[in-house]
Amino acid sequence: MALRGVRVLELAGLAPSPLCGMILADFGAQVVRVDRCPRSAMNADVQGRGKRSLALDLKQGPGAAALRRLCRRADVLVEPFRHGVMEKLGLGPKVLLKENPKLIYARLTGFGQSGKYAKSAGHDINYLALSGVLSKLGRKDENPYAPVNLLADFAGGGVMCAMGIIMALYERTKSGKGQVVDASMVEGAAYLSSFLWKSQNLGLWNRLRGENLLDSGAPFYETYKTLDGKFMAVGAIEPQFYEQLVKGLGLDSDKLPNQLSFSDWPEMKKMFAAIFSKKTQAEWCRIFDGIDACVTPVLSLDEVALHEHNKERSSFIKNDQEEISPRPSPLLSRTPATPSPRRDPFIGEHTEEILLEFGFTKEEIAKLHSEKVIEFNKPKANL
Ligand SMILES: C[C@H](CCC[C@@H](C)[C@H]1CC[C@H]2[C@@H]3[C@H](O)C[C@@H]4C[C@H](O)CC[C@]4(C)[C@H]3C[C@H](O)[C@]12C)C(=O)SCCNC(=O)CCNC(=O)[C@H](O)C(C)(C)COP(=O)(O)OP(=O)(O)OC[C@H]1O[C@@H](n2cnc3c(N)ncnc32)[C@H](O)[C@@H]1OP(=O)(O)O
Repeated sequence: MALRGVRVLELAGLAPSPLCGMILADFGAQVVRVDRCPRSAMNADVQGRGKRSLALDLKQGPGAAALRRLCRRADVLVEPFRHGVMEKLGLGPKVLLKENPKLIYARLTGFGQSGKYAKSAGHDINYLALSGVLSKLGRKDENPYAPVNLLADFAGGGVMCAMGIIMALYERTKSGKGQVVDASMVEGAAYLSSFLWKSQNLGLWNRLRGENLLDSGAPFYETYKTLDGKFMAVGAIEPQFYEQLVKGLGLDSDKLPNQLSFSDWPEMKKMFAAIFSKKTQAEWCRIFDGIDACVTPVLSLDEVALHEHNKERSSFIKNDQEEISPRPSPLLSRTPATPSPRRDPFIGEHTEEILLEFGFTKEEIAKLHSEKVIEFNKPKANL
């Protein structure tokens, strides 16, 4: 796998850093999640695939010292706390990079390492708001709307941070040096949406929110409810695809207003909606599958793995607990990701084996354990 041999320490965080760590693990890195100690009753990381867990109390001196020692042998550290937390623990980049100049120190935060909000709490919706992107999302006459926590947390945060880490790893092969990756979700979300900025001169966004081509303004870029309460997604932008859409709906384009007549869009939408509501999703699929109208069913999470196209590509996988999830993407032809089929780790499940691997002696481990700096959590064998 592409990242085989890369040693990652991921300090446990909320949603974005676990995704970052899971991407690295899926593509072959050895990822150790450093969980809090004393551990909470439940494991909040649902993206722990392929990781091992070490429960370590960083607030105790010997705990922070243990992390420093682990970092001396690691390639990457991912930390998800607001600016200043790591410095307060004596684990800031100055300290750790001095001890291991090859370390890639990735800081995945909402607001970045500097600026007025660097020490403020926040969540996806706040980062998206500050990036400008949220102002563009939502339907006409409605408040801006954050689409789950996908854009800032995961796309602008977890994925961007993983990309930064991989670039830093590549650069290190030439310079031999590590560096700090300052991944701010505000900036990640903004960067991700560069198209919004770069396309402003094309007139794509001249109208109010929800009245433009790609923001639910256009009748040919919309979702429509079907007879059975499901939905179809329509993305027929180019005239040749639009023509196929119109045909599939049983309409005659000569009798319709011009595709780009903005003032007719609201009425066109009503017309399309009325037509879509007359057939079931399966019936619409039979009409649109195989023609280039850019019309697809809106599938639920329960349905995606069963869809013929996704089945043919094995786009969704099952782990040994029979849980379905998306296969890592993209597909690399020679060295594809091979995601672990095992369940996510329990907090502290691998504490001892990880410390041994990183050079701690049995005696040192026993001392840390007796001082309650680390915890073990061996799952009971199924008898
Ligand atoms: C919209 C999303 C958030 C969605 C999250 C949901 C997925 C989860 C939210 C609630 C969860 C549920 C809930 O917890 C109840 C159940 C619990 C159960 O265990 C599991 C099931 C649950 C139902 C659970 C399920 C899900 O997990 C939830 C529904 C986001 O936007 S996420 C993005 C958030 N932002 C960032 O990550 C940016 C950077 N980080 C921050 O800004 C802050 O960390 C943040 C997020 C604002 C939190 O601030 P907080 O004050 O709590 O932390 P920090 O200031 O960063 O400091 C961390 C302190 O912890 C100490 N520490 C860290 N590691 C250790 C350690 N190993 N040992 C000891 N101490 C440690 C560290 O020293 C800091 O201490 P101080 O505060 O004293 O300095």
